[in-house]
Parts: sequence; C-alpha cells; structure tokens
Amino acid sequence: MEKEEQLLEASGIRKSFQAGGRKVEVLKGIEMTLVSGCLTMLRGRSGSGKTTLMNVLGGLDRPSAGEVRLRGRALGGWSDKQLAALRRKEIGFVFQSSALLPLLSVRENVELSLRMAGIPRSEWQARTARCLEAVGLAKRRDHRPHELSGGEQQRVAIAKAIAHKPRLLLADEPTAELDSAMAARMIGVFRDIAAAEGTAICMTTHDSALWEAADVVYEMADGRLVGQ
Ligand SMILES: Nc1ncnc2c1ncn2[C@@H]1O[C@H](COP(=O)(O)OP(=O)(O)OP(=O)(O)O)[C@@H](O)[C@H]1O
Repeated sequence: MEKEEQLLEASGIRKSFQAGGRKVEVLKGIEMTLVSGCLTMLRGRSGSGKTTLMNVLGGLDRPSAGEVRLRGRALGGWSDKQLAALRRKEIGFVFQSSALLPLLSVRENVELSLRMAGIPRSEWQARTARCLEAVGLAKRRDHRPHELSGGEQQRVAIAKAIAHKPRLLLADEPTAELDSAMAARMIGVFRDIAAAEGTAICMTTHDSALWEAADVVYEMADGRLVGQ
C-alpha cells in the first residue's frame, strides 16, 4: 500500500463569487495536501467556505485561481467531460447534492456508482453487500430511500460513495443526521477503508467529538486554512 502518497495537492486556491452585484472572496489562498490512507477533517464556522473548497478539490467547481493536482495531474486544463469521468472513477462524494435516486432501491442506488465507475457487473453483488454491511443496512437493501430515515439515507449515501473504492473520498457533513454512536461507527468505516484501501478521505464536520479520530484537522477561517 502506497500509504504516504500525496494524492491531492491544492495550492494557491482562490474562489470568488458575484453576489448582489459585488464580488465575495470565499477562498483566499488555500494550501492543502491529502495523503492516501489518511483521514483529514475540515472544520470552521458556517459560511467559512468548507463546501466551496470541497467542490473545488473534487473537480465539481473550478477555482478562480490556483491549482489542484490529483496524482500529479493538474486538473485546470481538463474539460468538463474529463472531470466527470475522473469523478466517477476515482472520487467518492457524500454531499447533500449526491442525493439518492428515489425510484431505485438501496441496493440499486449503490450499484449505480459501480456502473458509473465501470466496475464489472460480476463484482457488483459482493461489493454492494459489503458496503451495506459496513454501514449497517444490509437488511434494508430492497427498500426505497423514502422508506428510510434521514440518517439511514445518509448511511446509504456513504455506502454509495465508497462502493467503487475511490482513491479520494470527499464527505460534506456525512454524520450530520446521525446520533453520536452511529457517527462514531461511520468514522470507523472511514478509518477502515483508509487503512485497507489507502483511500484519502477529507470530510467536514462541526462535531468536535469526532476530531480526535482524524489524522489531520484543518480549520477554515477567513478563507484560509489555519492550524493542524
Ligand atoms: N454559487 C455561489 N454564489 C454565491 N455565493 C456563494 C456560492 N456558493 C457559496 N457561496 C458563498 O460562499 C460562502 C461559503 O459557503 P460554503 O457553503 O462554502 O460554506 P460552509 O463553510 O460549507 O458552510 P456550512 O458549514 O454552513 O455548510 C457563503 O457566504 C456562501 O453564501
């Protein structure tokens, strides 16, 4: 396992938005490295730019300035189509926007990310079963998302994000709807896949009880990352 591989390097990342006729600078020069096998947590007050940064790291949004390199490849010059293919194969997202598809069962939702990543169909059943087992929802595999609680849906989203064994897992408040015991269990799942598969994981959380499980904790303040 190439545990110390610097999977992602972000340098000089700036991001500004036009809002109400004026320019709002949200990211003001971010330097960040995500290492394979490591769990990184990002904290900071609401509105400090954590989600904006995660979007840039995952190639969902482009920075106004600066560069993101994933396994040495600078993403700036990539087309939208190339970025979409990269996301499907190499990145797992647990985002509000990565909502579950309502007409598909839990199992089919997880299989969808395997299909999108080009994983052979012969592997789907075992991988789906393993991921749903990990998040404690094996028995709910034939349910539709609306039959599950918000927290259970969040756990399906986690299963879906890790099923294709991404090199990079980006999770925005992945435990927000879970009680403390289940939140700790999901962090255990993250730690397990980081160790077993060398996944680099970056998650945001307001929950100070979880920070001690991280290898690195960054705080976002005034558009920059401080402390570790
Ligand atoms: N597309 C956009 N257009 C304009 N402003 C935006 C856009 N996206 C984000 N912002 C602004 O950027 C700032 C940072 O938002 P962001 O969602 O990144 O914060 P956050 O740290 O993730 O907050 P929270 O902890 O509440 O999720 C906010 O002031 C937000 O209004």
